[in-house]
Amino acid sequence: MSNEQRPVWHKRVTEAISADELAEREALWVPLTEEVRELVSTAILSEVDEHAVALARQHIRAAQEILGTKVDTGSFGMHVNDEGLAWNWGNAATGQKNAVAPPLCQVPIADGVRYEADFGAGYEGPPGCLHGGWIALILDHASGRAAHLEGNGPTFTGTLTIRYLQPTRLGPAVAHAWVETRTANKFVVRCTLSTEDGVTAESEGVFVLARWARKPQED
Ligand SMILES: CCCCCCCC(=O)SCCNC(=O)CCNC(=O)[C@H](O)C(C)(C)COP(=O)(O)OP(=O)(O)OC[C@H]1O[C@@H](n2cnc3c(N)ncnc32)[C@H](O)[C@@H]1OP(=O)(O)O
Repeated sequence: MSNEQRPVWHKRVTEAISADELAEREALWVPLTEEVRELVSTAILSEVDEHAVALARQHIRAAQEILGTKVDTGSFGMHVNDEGLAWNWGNAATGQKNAVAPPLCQVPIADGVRYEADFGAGYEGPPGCLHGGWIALILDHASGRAAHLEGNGPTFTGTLTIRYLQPTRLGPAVAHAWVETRTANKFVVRCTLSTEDGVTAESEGVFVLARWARKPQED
């Protein structure tokens, strides 16, 4: 894919960094992401008094000032090195630097893609249950990932149809996505989300390898 083909919104940053250095950088930032995510959950559930809230806000502002002394602008985008590594750590579903992203953990399986997560207070919709918007994001991302692996390129959600079968209780959940059928540039992907109650939501989606990302012979 050439830069000329890439749309203007596709932020891409090339970095001179080795795989080992990247792993070190990941080990530096992931704990911060986890702590910020924990902070969100604690803030929701905390019942401390006004003095403790004021003190916590001071510390949070101080942390923000420290992190803000050197920042990029806009979004994280897609970073790449010349060894073919690519990392999009701002991604809203799985970005290593994105505490807003749910704590999805990809588990290798032979048939498609599996993500596991333990959803806490920050993901609540109906009382005690996972918000339907988060369910859509998880189904969308797992399906997109399954298409991406099979298509070996960036597949975009064209259409996603979801059936919410029963409330998804907060706690451990598993998403499983697999490609049902495919043509050269189009993938029909099915996905389920399950908890200890069984399958709580299922989806069928059409994922398309975008025209601008195809090799000439694939168009
Ligand atoms: C590893 C990371 C996983 C990430 C997963 C996350 C997925 C996301 O959230 S992506 C963000 C949400 N989606 C978007 O923003 C997509 C916006 N739409 C687009 O960019 C384009 O319309 C796009 C890419 C879907 C299709 O455009 P284009 O590449 O021009 O497709 P085009 O060549 O016309 O069509 C190719 C095939 O797809 C079909 N198709 C096109 N659009 C759609 C659609 N919306 N729904 C269903 N089928 C479609 C066409 O009918 C055609 O089928 P066939 O080959 O059988 O004739």
